[in-house]
This record gives sequence, C-alpha cells and structure tokens, in this order.
Amino acid sequence: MTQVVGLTGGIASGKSTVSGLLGQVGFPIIDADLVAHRLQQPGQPGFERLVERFGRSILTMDGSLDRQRLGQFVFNNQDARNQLNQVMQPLIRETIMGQLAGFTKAAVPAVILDVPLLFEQGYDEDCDLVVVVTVDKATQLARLMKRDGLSQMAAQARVAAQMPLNEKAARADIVIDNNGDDNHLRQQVAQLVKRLN
Ligand SMILES: CC(C)(COP(=O)(O)OP(=O)(O)OC[C@H]1O[C@@H](n2cnc3c(N)ncnc32)[C@H](O)[C@@H]1O)[C@@H](O)C(=O)NCCC(=O)NCCS
Ligand SMILES: Nc1ncnc2c1ncn2[C@@H]1O[C@H](COP(=O)(O)OP(=O)(O)OP(=O)(O)O)[C@@H](O)[C@H]1O
Repeated sequence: MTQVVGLTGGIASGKSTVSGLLGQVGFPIIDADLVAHRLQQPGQPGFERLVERFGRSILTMDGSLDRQRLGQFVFNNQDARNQLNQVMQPLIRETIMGQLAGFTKAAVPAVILDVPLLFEQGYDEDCDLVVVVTVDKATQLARLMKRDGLSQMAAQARVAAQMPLNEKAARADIVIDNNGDDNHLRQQVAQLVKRLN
C-alpha cells in the first residue's frame, strides 16, 4: 500500500522548502501549485475556463495568464476567489487523483501530497498522515513580502485567504516548526524521513 503523506501549512510557511528536501532523498512529490500552473497554460482547461469566467483582462500582452493581476484581484475579493476556486479546484483534484493513482499502481512506498489548501479542500481525507509546516505570523509575513515582493497589506490579504495556521497545526499528525534557520528545518525533516522509512 502506498502511504499518502499530506504536506501543508500557510502561504510562505515553508512547504516547498520541505518538499524539496523530501524530494532530494527520493520521495515522489505531487505539487498542487505546479499542477495548477500547468492547468493554466494557454490551451489547457484551466486557462480556457478562467478566461470564460473572468474575461481577457486577466491575460498579459503575450496572451498568457497574468498571475500577478489575477492574484491582486482574488486575494482582495472573496467572491472572485470563490469563483476562481470553483473553476480551478475540480480540475486540480482530478489531476492530483490521477497522479496519486499512478503512484499507487506503481506501488511506491510513500508519496508526498504538497497542497496549500489541503484542509480547505478536504484532501486530508485522502491522506494517511498529515504534516503541517508552521511559522509565526510576523516571520511568515516577512518571508512572503521578501519572496514575492509584496507590500505588507498585500501579504496580509493572502494570509487571510487561508485557514488560520494554528487551526491547521491543531489538525496535524506532525508539526514542523519553521521559525528557526535552515539547519533547524533540516533536522526536523530528517526526523520525518526516519519516521516515513
Ligand atoms: C491567484 C493566482 C493566479 C496567483 O498566482 P501566483 O503565481 O501569485 O501564486 P501561486 O500560484 O504561486 O500561489 C502561491 C500561494 O498562494 C496560495 N494560494 C493560491 N491559490 C489560493 C487560493 N485559491 N486560496 C487561498 N490561497 C491560495 C497558496 O499558499 C500558494 O502556495 C494563483 O494562486 C491561482 O491560480 N490560484 C488558484 C489555484 C489554486 O488553488 N492553487 C493552490 C493549489 S490547491
Ligand atoms: N527556515 C527558513 N529560514 C529562512 N527563510 C526560509 C526558511 N524556510 C523557508 N524560507 C524562505 O521563505 C519563503 C517561503 O518558503 P516556501 O516557498 O518554501 O513556502 P511555501 O509554504 O511553499 O509557500 P507557498 O504557499 O506560497 O507555496 C521562501 O523564500 C524560502 O526560501
């Protein structure tokens, strides 16, 4: 049986950093952000349906999705975010479930399901174990502002669009505390790897 390990947290809490480390030691990763980005390439179903829903004003001059513009819109408008989720979440789920079935068929021992909206979209039901990467609000905002070049207000809006991180941590089987440095994070990931092996 393939063990499905859910990996989630808040925006910029360090999920991708953790999944990168798990990938380095050989775990296959299903990355929901990557799945979403691929579905949003011109010609892909997510792209077509987003243009139908929001119009061509969400496109750049070269005809690709203007992620920055759509982000500004949906992270400041709950109704627009609901519409985005209505369009994207069923497509993301279908793709993720297809990938999961592939790994199960190949009988891999464990697969990492890296999904920012794991609890919000009910993927925890499909997991054998859920790992939540947490970070204090101030550090989260600082890392998010730095990584994405966002203002404090824009970063706060993105954080507010997700389930509070302490609620996610309360629902976790394993919590990884990412308030420390890279070394502190690596030590905790090494513990997790021991447990998974
Ligand atoms: C709004 C979009 C265009 C902004 O693009 P951008 O390149 O700036 O961000 P990116 O896709 O890299 O996501 C960054 C982070 O934002 C958060 N986030 C993304 N979508 C959502 C959402 N619908 N609700 C809450 N948080 C979200 C996640 O923590 C994610 O890791 C993009 O996030 C998007 O299309 N989101 C819908 C798809 C989705 O739900 N993705 C999450 C996978 S479950
Ligand atoms: N322990 C750490 N010390 C300093 N910076 C860190 C640490 N862990 C992660 N970062 C940085 O914080 C930022 C957010 O990390 P990362 O991209 O892994 O988060 P994420 O949870 O995957 O975000 P998202 O939800 O947006 O996909 C990145 O720029 C990353 O390099």
